[in-house]
Amino acid sequence: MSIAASTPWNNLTRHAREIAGLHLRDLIQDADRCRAMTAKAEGITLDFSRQNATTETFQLLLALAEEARLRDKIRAMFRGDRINSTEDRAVLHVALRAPKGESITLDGINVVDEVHDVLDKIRAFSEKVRSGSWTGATGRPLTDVVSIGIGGSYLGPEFVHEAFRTDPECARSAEGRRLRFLANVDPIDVARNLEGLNPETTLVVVVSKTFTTAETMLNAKTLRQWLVTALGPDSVAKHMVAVSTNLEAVQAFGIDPANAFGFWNWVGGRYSVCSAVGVLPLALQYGMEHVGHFLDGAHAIDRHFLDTPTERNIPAILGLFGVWNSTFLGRPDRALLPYCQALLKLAPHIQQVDMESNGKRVGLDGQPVPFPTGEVDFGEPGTNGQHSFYQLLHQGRVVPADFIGFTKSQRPMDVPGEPVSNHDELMANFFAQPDALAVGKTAEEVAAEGVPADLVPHKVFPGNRPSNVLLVDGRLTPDAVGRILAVYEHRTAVQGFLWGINSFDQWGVELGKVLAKQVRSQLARSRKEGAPIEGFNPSTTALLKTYLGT
Ligand SMILES: O=P(O)(O)OC[C@H]1O[C@H](O)[C@H](O)[C@@H](O)[C@@H]1O
Repeated sequence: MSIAASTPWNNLTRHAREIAGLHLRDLIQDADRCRAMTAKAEGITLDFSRQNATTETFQLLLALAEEARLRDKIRAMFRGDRINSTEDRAVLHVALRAPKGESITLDGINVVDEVHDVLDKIRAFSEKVRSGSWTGATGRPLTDVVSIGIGGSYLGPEFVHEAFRTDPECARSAEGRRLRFLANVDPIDVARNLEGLNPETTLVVVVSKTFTTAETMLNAKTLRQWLVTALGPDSVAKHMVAVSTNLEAVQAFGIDPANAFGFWNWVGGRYSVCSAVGVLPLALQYGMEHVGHFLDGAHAIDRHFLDTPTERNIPAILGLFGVWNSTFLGRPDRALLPYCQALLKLAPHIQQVDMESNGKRVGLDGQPVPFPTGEVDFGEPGTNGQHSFYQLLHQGRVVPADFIGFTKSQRPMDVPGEPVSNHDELMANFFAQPDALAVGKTAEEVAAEGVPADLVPHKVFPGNRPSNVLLVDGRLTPDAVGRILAVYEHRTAVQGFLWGINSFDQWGVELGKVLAKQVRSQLARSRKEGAPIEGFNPSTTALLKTYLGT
């Protein structure tokens, strides 16, 4: 039976109509409601009192979680059940950050031991590179790293790199080193990456779970050629290493298996940043100690997620209100608004985590789900977003938003004579925006300010726009990066569990790849043999003719 036919679901549908007339302007005045709609754990305060919801809504959502057997599904994931049923795989990214000595058994093997074997190998290798004892083909230390990968083999590592970059301790550890990411198959991305790099001092890390992704393979060949042209064919052994689950393909490419760092098919690409995918490039740049704190932070949220009852469980609450907003209130979008410049790549990363996971049309049973799943995630750091798309958030469509802020800055600054510190200035905006969205401004209030009657409607803010506020204790440390990552990974899983879909496959990206193959072989034949364009619809045929100039 679809969850949409259950009593808790129907109760929520009815309840959404019943409370449609309530306004956040009034709801947020209730101190008891505010207390009931705040959760604190692992240094994170989640205030969800600005949701279009009452405490009864929350209770009804908790009943939905019961109906969907949310706690059982979370336990099944942590246990290593093959919950990715369409690929017959376990979903065990939580094992990637489990401490040494813990045990998660899959097919008779303790995967935590395997994880730590790879972490130890990364520690040893990254220390050799960082200390200069591992040198390039001409005997020079390798100070620069280009990490080649796309999708899950890129977005998470770049997000964490950007988040670490301005942390004072991480910055000290990274002195004299550079880390870059080459993702797009666009040759412009190659050119940008290689700007100012010397092959003699560059290490290339090829990151690909499958080691078959077209973009990554072409970029890997492109950089192999760059190295070989400058340093000769033997340089590959010193200048190229790989991260993959497909170690045979790594070897076939010409990378020494001793310089390959493995992971496993129970790690989804978009959940792989805590595997060698993220750990290797990050350890090369910052050293293993900082990366260890990041893994510990993610693990702390894993424990919280597994052990805490739903009503106090931060990822679960975020997921429940995600479903409330998108499915019951019909709001298909969601903004991620970190008031922290170092989180500038949070939204692009969570975009993949969430949209690739939950953009599905059928349930686990293969039947079309009778409601839309997934949301359109986007975002920018505040305050930049305020001067860009917030206009629409305030007076256009209703877009549920998450505001993420910190009690301290990575880089505290004070300008003499200014009323507040630079971080307080940032945070003044952080606290103001959720209320502006929730409370709005009525026509009477606008008129009372002496605004001419014809301008009044233009200056009205309807308010009643929902948001979550996540306030993190302290500054954005590696540990906090890990906690934020895990909160959002698990939010996505919660929504998939509630909807009854498989959040861990991604068949929807395949069709485009197949069609690209057909275009690729047409381009090769037309360019090399002058072959006519065949087998495409009239529109694509005409476009290809224009492209080829034929
Ligand atoms: O790591 P790779 O095997 O190269 O895959 C890279 C990416 O490509 C695929 O198309 C998937 O949609 C992503 O989930 C994946 O992260």
